[in-house]
Amino acid sequence: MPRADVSARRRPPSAPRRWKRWPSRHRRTSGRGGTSRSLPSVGCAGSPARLPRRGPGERALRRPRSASCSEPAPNALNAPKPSCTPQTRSRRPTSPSRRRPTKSTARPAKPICGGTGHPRAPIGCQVPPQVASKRACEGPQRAAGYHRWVLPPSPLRLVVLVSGSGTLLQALLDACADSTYGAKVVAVGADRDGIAGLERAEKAGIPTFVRRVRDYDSREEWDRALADAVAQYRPDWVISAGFMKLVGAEFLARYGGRMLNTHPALLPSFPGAHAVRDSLAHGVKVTGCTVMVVDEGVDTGPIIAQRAVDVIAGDTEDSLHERIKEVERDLLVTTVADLVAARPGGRADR
Ligand SMILES: Nc1nc2c(c(=O)[nH]1)N[C@@H](CN(C=O)c1ccc(C(=O)N[C@@H](CCC(=O)O)C(=O)O)cc1)CN2
Ligand SMILES: NCC(=O)N[C@@H]1O[C@H](COP(=O)([O-])[O-])[C@@H](O)[C@H]1O
Repeated sequence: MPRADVSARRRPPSAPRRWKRWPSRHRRTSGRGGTSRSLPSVGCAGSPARLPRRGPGERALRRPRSASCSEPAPNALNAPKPSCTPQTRSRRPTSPSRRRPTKSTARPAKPICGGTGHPRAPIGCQVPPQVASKRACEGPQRAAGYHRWVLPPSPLRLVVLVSGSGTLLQALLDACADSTYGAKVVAVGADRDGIAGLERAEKAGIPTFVRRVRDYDSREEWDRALADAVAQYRPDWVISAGFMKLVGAEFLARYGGRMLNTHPALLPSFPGAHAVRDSLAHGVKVTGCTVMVVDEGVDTGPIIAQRAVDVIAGDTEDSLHERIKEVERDLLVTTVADLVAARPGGRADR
């Protein structure tokens, strides 16, 4: 029988083919305009690993995109193992996983500590030394003879709710196409059929669902059905991006505190479904957009970020709304990047 490629056979299906660097170009930098407040530290719905801090000079590497937040945190036993990098060591040690399993080696062999550049980086294992935590060989892991590897968390899972043209959704989809962004849209939901927002999702290969109020006996039943549909996709955050329905108690019992809404006015001024029209009617000279956390009121939740937009003489509702949306798209993408950074194990936590 011809010998199959051993390295390919050994790599689990979810293992990355190559490791990627961590920094994202979407992180908020000072002077980009707008104001924001610190985000609630809400992480994965599953069991996000709180990863060890990196030591100076160590690089963090990305976990495979396919891994979901509800999967167990990688550890020495289940972490994907890229092969050794020979230039980092003078003598290539016998890798435990290269040995033929016998009764005595069927359990993972204990890696040996020290000697690969970093004083406490493991050798005798298959993870490149720069991946190893400074604390890799300390504490209970050391006592147990196992190491913890520094791997970044899975992308933040987003379910986006839309009711219209979906240009805010598109901005998120475009941002998520960059693997360094740290979030991915796992589903798009709507309260109506036949909208461009759903088409955008389908074009991007994202699953969609529609829950129309009129198909349910009561608003409460619709609310529960919407929450159930969202739950199928196990989101870390729900993003209301032009979603024109108020969600109720059942929905908020499940997603309160982790549902963002973006609104085309500077809240608390002009809440509701017709913010741009109301702002113009009031004669404001400056308006803008707000990203906030949804609560049981109408646009009353905690404000996360805002940006201002000038009203120009002769503006119509459409012209002003279009200029607001240009700013709003960037504000939403930046705010989601902040969510990524704020979660346990996210960039700001490292
Ligand atoms: N419980 C909440 N749900 C939602 C909020 C919120 O703050 N609390 N924000 C909205 C989005 N939104 C403005 O940002 C908004 C959307 C819709 C309405 C509204 O009055 N909707 C009516 C229907 C109006 C229509 O279809 O034209 C309704 O729900 O019956 C107000 C504010 C996301 N959900
Ligand atoms: N009160 C909710 C509300 O007015 N939402 C607004 O609908 C627009 C959606 O644009 P899009 O469909 O092009 O993404 C956005 O301006 C959003 O703030």
